[in-house]
Amino acid sequence: MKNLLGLKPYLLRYKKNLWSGFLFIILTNLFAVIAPKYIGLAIDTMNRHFALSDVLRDTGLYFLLSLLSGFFLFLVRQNIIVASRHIEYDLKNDYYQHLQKLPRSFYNTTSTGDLISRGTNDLNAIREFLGPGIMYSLNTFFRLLFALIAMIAISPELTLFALLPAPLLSYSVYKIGSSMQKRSKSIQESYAGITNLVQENLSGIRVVKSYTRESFEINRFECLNKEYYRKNLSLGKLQALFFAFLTSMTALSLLPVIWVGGINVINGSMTVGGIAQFIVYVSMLSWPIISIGWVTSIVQRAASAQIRLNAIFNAKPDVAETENKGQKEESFKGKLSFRDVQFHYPGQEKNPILKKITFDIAAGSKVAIVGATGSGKTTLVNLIPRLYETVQGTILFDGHDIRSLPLKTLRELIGFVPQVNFLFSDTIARNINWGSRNEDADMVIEASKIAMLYGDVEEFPDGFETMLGEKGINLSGGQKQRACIARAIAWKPPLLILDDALSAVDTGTEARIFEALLQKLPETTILLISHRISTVKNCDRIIVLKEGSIVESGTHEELLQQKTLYAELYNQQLLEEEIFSLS
Ligand SMILES: Nc1ncnc2c1ncn2[C@@H]1O[C@H](COP(=O)(O)OP(=O)(O)OP(=O)(O)O)[C@@H](O)[C@H]1O
Repeated sequence: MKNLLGLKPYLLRYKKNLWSGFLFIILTNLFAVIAPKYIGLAIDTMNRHFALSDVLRDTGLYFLLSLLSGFFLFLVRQNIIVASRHIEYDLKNDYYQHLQKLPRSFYNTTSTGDLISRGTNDLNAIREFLGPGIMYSLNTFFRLLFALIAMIAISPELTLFALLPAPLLSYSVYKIGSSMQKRSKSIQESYAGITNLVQENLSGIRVVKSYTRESFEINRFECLNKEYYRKNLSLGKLQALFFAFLTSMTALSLLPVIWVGGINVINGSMTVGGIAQFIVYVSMLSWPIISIGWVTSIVQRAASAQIRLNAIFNAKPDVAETENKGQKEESFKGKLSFRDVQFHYPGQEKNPILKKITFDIAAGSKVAIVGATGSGKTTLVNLIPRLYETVQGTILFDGHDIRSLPLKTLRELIGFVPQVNFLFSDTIARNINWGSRNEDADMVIEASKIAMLYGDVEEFPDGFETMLGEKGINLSGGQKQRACIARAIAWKPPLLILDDALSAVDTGTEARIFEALLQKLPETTILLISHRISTVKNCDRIIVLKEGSIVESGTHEELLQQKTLYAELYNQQLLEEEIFSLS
């Protein structure tokens, strides 16, 4: 239960609704419990002498009180259920906002399906607790309280008989409730597994199809689905037994009431109306008693959902937002310096990826990073926008330690085109505009011209308004990459990082796009990772990485003269090109 304390701030936010709901619950139950008194009176009137006016008065009052009880019940729902919907809305927003702030390392270890399941299934369990859970708990409490007061007023002895099965009921509710909690927790975990599998399968559906692994995937789904189905059946069976048991127990509690009450009526210590009223109360108690079990399972389900949500809410962004030091964005030029930077991935101290990296890149210069696959190029550029934190050493942007800059400011200074690109299901224009802060059509055109995408888009019937399918499925690999470059340029950032961003276009196009970038963005510092010497040779400087260390650095000509690793790469690519042209 203590896990649910995390919901306190949300409950306080809607305390007006909740307090009103609380008041209306008292009123609805008060009227509901007073109403049966007039059934008893009507029966007793009929027993003594039949006066239609008296019967009409009593039944009229019964009807009026029931109507009032119904009206206040409506207000209860309007306040408590509505508050629960507000809280659900706030929680969903907070959950999504929190997910946006979590670091990349968090997503390395958490699956998307699991996050979706927590944001839907678990949040729904919380809402059920906040709405029906709170409402039925309070309702049960006041219904029991008022009905018991009324019953004791009629006959304390009969009340005692009516409550005989109560200890057994409470104990069974507790035992079966705990078992239900275990089963629902396990169901929630299974559901998360299914969501994850479906999410992953649909994202990779093209790979599944090209490898004709549909039946393998169907089997995997069926296995998980069967497990989920079995767990649900087992919970359903328990619930069915639980409700059947409770219903028969409450029906059973009527037997001593009729037996002892009947004797009381025969010996004249009770009226027929009195026992009729009493029986109405006993039946009135059956739903609250049954709902104890239901509410117990709602609370338990919510408690385990809250544990799962807390695990996400407690995950902290590992890059602390630092205070804005008053540095204006326009004053940044794009000078970049690495000072003795060392890095290893979290928990992999024995596997250093970057070792004592030191270099300076002047503002506006174009620098390439080359090296064999796995040499640490991507890792190096990921440190600049602080997607990962350096383990040792400092990275400076225009002389400022990047850790002293607000994260938002730092990231807005960088146009980043990662190796694996991603486009949203939206128009091409909005995809290019996405990172920008305005809806400037000229800027979209300018950026797409520099990225050499403009000609392609002009050919599309809807031009920049062409809707992209999921992840830009209706664009070619090269078009997708160029759209991502256009998006990064549209920011007009002082630093542009291209991480193998043109691998899907041919060598000639890559060189032409890079030429355009050099010409059109003379003031932008460009850090380029590419395996193609034909592209990097035009850079002001080339840094060669080997196993996480800088082994060479200089212009294309300088490096060729050194006749070491870069020259080897160059000669190898020349040879490959010659073989290709001969074939
Ligand atoms: N998230 C990660 N967790 C642990 N190790 C990682 C992670 N990402 C990369 N690595 C490891 O770090 C090393 C450097 O990877 P990196 O992606 O930086 O190389 P790269 O030079 O960019 O390679 P490529 O040219 O193939 O893109 C590799 O050995 C890789 O296995």
